[in-house]
Amino acid sequence: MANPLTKRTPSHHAVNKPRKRRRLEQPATKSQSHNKIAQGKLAHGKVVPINDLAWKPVALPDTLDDAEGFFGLEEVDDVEIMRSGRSGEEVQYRVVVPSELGGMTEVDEMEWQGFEGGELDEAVVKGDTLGDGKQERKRERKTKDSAAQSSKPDKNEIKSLSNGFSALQDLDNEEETSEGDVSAWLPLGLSGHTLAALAKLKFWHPTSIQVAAIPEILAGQDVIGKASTGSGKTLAFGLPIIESFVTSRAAITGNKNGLKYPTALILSPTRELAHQIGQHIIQLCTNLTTESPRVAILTGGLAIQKQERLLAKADIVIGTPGRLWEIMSTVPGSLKRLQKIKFLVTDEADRLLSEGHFKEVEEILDALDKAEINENETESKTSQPRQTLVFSATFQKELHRKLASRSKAANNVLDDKASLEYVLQKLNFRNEPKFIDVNPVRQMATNLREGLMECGAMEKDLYLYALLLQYPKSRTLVFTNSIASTRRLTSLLQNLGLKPFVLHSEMPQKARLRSVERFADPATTSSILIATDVAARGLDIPSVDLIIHYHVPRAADTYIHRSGRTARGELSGTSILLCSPEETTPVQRLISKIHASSDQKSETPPLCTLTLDRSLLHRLKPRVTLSTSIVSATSSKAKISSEESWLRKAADDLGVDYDSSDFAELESSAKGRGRGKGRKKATRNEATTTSKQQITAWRAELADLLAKRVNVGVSEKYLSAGGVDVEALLQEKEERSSGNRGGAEFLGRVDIIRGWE
Ligand SMILES: Nc1ncnc2c1ncn2[C@@H]1O[C@H](COP(=O)(O)OP(=O)(O)OP(=O)(O)O)[C@@H](O)[C@H]1O
Repeated sequence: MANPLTKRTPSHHAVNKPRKRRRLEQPATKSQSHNKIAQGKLAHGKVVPINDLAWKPVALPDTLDDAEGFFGLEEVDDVEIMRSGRSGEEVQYRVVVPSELGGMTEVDEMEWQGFEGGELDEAVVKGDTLGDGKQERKRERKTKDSAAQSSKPDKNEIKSLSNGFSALQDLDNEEETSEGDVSAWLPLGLSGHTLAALAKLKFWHPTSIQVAAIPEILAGQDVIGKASTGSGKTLAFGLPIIESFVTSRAAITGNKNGLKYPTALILSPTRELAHQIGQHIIQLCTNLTTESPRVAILTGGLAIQKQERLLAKADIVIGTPGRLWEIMSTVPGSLKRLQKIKFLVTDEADRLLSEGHFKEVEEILDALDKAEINENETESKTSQPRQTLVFSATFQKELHRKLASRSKAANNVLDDKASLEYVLQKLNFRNEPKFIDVNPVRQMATNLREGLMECGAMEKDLYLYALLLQYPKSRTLVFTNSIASTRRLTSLLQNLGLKPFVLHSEMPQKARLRSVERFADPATTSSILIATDVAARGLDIPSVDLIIHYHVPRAADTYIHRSGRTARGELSGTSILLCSPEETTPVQRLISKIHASSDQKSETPPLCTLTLDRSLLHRLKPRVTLSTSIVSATSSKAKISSEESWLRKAADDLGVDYDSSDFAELESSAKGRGRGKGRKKATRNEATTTSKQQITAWRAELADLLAKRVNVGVSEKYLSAGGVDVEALLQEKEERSSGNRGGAEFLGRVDIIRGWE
């Protein structure tokens, strides 16, 4: 007896009540899968790669109308899908051999309560990013014919479509079917394919920006869309692009030579965001019930040759301006292909269009606008004009205006009218763009809690450490204004026993992507990322709990975007600014301007003034002081050693002997006339005089301090009041009695922060 691919709902369902099962009609090829089983390739209980499963075509019904569009799909029986990781990202496929072949019986299966920590889930189609072949294979499994499915379904059709899709995946659970209603999307005019993909992602309702923008884009309108961070802007432009691909595949197929042109070009200001947009679109396309578009992501830092190959076949191109222009301007034929796009999207548009970043974007736009039509491409003359879509949470002009300056108000976030004028100047729209602002009064995410903590300029390290200890089980993103600071803070916190990841633009691209991936790892709830503003825009990392602005942001839009990395969608989050006394007033002024138009005037102030428990800071200070000394001694040493190796090489080139003292003198007399001579000399002296033994001694002293508990209140004994996490204390005692040293970390939530309303 075959066990159809099953969906197990969260474990409490499966454990408490036996699940009803629905069997798919047995297709003719059942014997093939049994052969594989008999040969031991699919032995019961074996975990196998998805491509090795016994895939077989779904039998077609007698009349094609009954198929509800699901032609050419493949299905698989006798497999359990195990999901692990916090959000179930890791998927494994375990073979369940039918009973007649000696495998698990239906009764066995109903009693089996699953893998610990894992979940069974549905999976009929599979896919991956373009380029590794898997997406190609998936495309083959899907129908080549979309014509019959492109008409817009009504509500009843959608229900049956949903049901048809569910049936293929054995989504036979009543709770699931009632929840799996995507009818809220119907007024937007999307096709059944797209709706089925949304259902697979469990996106039951469109967000406000999606409601407002999608119908306009589908109607051929140019759109400028403004909506707060985390509100689903990517799909607001992504869905119409996918929809256009799905419903008019034939129309966009290229010239008579069979050449295909991309449907859309999406410009992103940062590499990470480009990859994220790509993944987001691929995720949706993977669940389409028809041929899905091929996505090419073109960013710097990765091999250009591979990206050129991807571009040659791509249906949707996502890129950062630098790499895109490099390819467009050098690779023959690429510009011509991109000139045929139907959609041009600028995401984080105010950033892309701002002075200083605009040059390459301008070159790209100019090149796209040049109509190079030759006689072989007559269809270009009749094709629809390109639609321009512009999205951001903010529109502002003077990006680098200093926040801390005493000049009036760096509230450079534009109002609607100014936004429109600004973008109109920069972009060549084909028709009058529709300006959609779904949050005209509120710039910040609804569930965001904002705080400001004043501390001495030299105390920021200490405050940062204390805050990180206060939030031990959080995903925390720390923003600085310089690469040097991200590096220094990373070392400082590593010395203190924390494990921060780092992200800045001077890192190799693969390391950048790895940092984001590890920080976002769903297997852990606690992680720290120290980043420059390269992470401020667009990054959609699930469940970031806390944003710490170690340096105050340089502009209002940066504050909005940094803070927008938390409290995304329905989630809540916290943002804390660390301000020196001179920074406090301008920052407060700035934040109140950002909130000035907010409709929440009568409620609590938008920005709470926070303080930290002084006695705790006092106890933590020796740790931070030691760590700071180690960082400055080791980084000065490293700097001197790299300078010396440069000088040694220069001496070699000149054919003279290298003598470090001669060069030090020469260097100091050359540099010595300027300001800072004394400081530089002192640093060099300090670095050279800080012996290795001294650094080792500091490290030992710090390790000693870290091994001791930090008490949090008035008593040297552990407190039973004041918000101490008693459970954590007890656990700590257990660890100690079992020989585990423990105690290196600050324990639990202790409410050392005062001031939240
Ligand atoms: N209709 C929907 N239902 C549920 N989740 C959605 C929906 N649309 C988008 N999302 C999810 O919401 C999250 C935020 O979306 P997205 O990254 O597009 O936000 P954004 O508005 O572009 O934010 P930012 O301005 O910070 O770039 C993503 O994880 C996305 O998958």
